[in-house]
Amino acid sequence: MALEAAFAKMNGLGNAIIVADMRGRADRVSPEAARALNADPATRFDQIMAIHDPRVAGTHNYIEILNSDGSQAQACGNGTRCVVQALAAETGQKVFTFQTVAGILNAEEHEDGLISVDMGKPRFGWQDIPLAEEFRDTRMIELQVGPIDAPVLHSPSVASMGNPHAIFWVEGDVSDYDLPRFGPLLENHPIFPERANISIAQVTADDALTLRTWERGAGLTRACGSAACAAAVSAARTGRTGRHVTVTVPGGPLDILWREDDHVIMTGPAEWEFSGRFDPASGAWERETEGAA
Ligand SMILES: N[C@@H](CCC[C@H](N)C(=O)O)C(=O)O
Repeated sequence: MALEAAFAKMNGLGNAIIVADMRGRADRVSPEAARALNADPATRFDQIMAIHDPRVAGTHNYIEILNSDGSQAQACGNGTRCVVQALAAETGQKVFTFQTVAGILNAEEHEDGLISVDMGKPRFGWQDIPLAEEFRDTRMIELQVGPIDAPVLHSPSVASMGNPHAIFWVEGDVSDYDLPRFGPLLENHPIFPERANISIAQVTADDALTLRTWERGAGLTRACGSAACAAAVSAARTGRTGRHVTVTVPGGPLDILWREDDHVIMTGPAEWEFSGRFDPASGAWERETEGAA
């Protein structure tokens, strides 16, 4: 069996990413391959970012995103930074335009190595999230977990960055909440017909919040870039913060700017770990380099 596609194991603030080079190929990374790669501790990941040849004029590549359960995702902020770093190292190019299911994304690697991604415009309509029933005000919807008379989490804001997010606001430390228990219940709640990424957020200043996320299709991760964007715009639209914030996730800080033109700009690092080759159909793989220094 030819392991004919290259990949790089990377991370974005600890969000485990596999960047798969599918350029020049007509096939796709299969959900079975994703689940097989995730089952191997050496290649366990949160998302696969599959780089394909461009499909529309004016873009460098089409990027397909798979979660570790094999489901397709529309957006992945941390993964997009990893793609930029990998392509910049290969080509010397610093500015990129990608097509994703969520739309056209522009991205740039800066001189200091940080990478900015224009994650596009947030969507707040209940049908855009999507929700299974109408909510006129998505800054706070009726959803809770825990005892009816004393809910543990309640009244989340919901937003889409091309993928669905619910953000529960808490006063205390986000690590004090049993997200591994509540996350899957909420991810699969019938109010979310496409499931949802579930975050707990604590506002710590007018320009800062901390965040912890149970990701749709991937579970508890050390960082979720699109969740950081969804939390930042939700904090601003509920009057909790301004439009330029630092969102600190377990893996570190992300800079999120909700521009006056409604675009959300996320800036943060990416890290290469090791490279290899794999079979996009089965997920069989072999390492080609040792790990990052
Ligand atoms: N970790 C990603 C989000 C990946 C997709 C998400 N799990 C979903 O299914 O929507 C990020 O950094 O945005």
